[in-house]
Amino acid sequence: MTTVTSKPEISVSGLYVDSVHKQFRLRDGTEFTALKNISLNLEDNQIGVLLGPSGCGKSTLLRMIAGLESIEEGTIRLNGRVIRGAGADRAMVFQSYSSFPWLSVRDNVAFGLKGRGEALSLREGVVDYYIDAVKLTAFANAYPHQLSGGMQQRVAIARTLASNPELLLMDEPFGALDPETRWQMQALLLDIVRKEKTTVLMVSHDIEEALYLGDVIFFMGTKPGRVCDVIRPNIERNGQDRDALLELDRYRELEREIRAKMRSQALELVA
Ligand SMILES: Nc1ncnc2c1ncn2[C@@H]1O[C@H](COP(=O)(O)OP(=O)(O)OP(=O)(O)O)[C@@H](O)[C@H]1O
Repeated sequence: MTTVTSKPEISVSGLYVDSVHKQFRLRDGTEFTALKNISLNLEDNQIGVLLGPSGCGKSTLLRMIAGLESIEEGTIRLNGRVIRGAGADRAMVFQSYSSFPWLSVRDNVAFGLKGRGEALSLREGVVDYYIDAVKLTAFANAYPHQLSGGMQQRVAIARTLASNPELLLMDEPFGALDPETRWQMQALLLDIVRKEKTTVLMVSHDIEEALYLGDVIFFMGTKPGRVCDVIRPNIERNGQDRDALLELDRYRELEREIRAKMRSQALELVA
């Protein structure tokens, strides 16, 4: 593990968060510091995980990167450009399945492309490709209410990937799924992201998910929200059976370390 003592080097490609602070004004007029001096760098084609206890500011940071929350202090750059509000270069997948209920799977996935005015033939090819990637070809004409939670989340992932974002942001995308479906979805995401060479930043408070998916884990602490550690698991996942992966010494050692950090953060919260 690397204790964060200095800012990461600026790289032109990828995501670069530099000295970001976030304060909220509460109802009684007092200011609450949700994020303090956040600096991090996520390289292209990597999966980054924001991991930390409840309330440490994971979703707030993700929303700032998405442009859904204002940035008053600090700078966020994506591939060299300063982020100022929402943009087509970023797409977000939420925990709740955010498909359009009145559109079929096919039309949901096509939605992002229509907005960009792609030619029809090209659009159809892209839509079919992503429906296939999330293994929903047999359900292309079904409507969201006819699908399970996991399938609906696959629609949301296909729709965001089809819009070809430079950065895919995911806020606990599998949090509402049962463990078995969650594992399947994680494996599917890993597979798609490797093939598509997508850059992903996701929020999780699940250590196993972070270690399974993350090329880099930004471990966050509370009071105020900050990045405490940058962890690069360096676990060889290619072709690894999941259960075998969980038995690796490296995996178990990291899991133990992170669990201890989680516990000490939880103690600070109640102190
Ligand atoms: N609009 C807001 N106004 C005031 N406080 C807010 C606002 N949004 C978030 N907060 C506070 O900022 C802190 C960080 O919230 P955030 O949702 O980002 O945490 P989190 O790490 O994602 O938590 P969880 O894992 O429980 O979802 C919390 O204390 C929360 O109450």
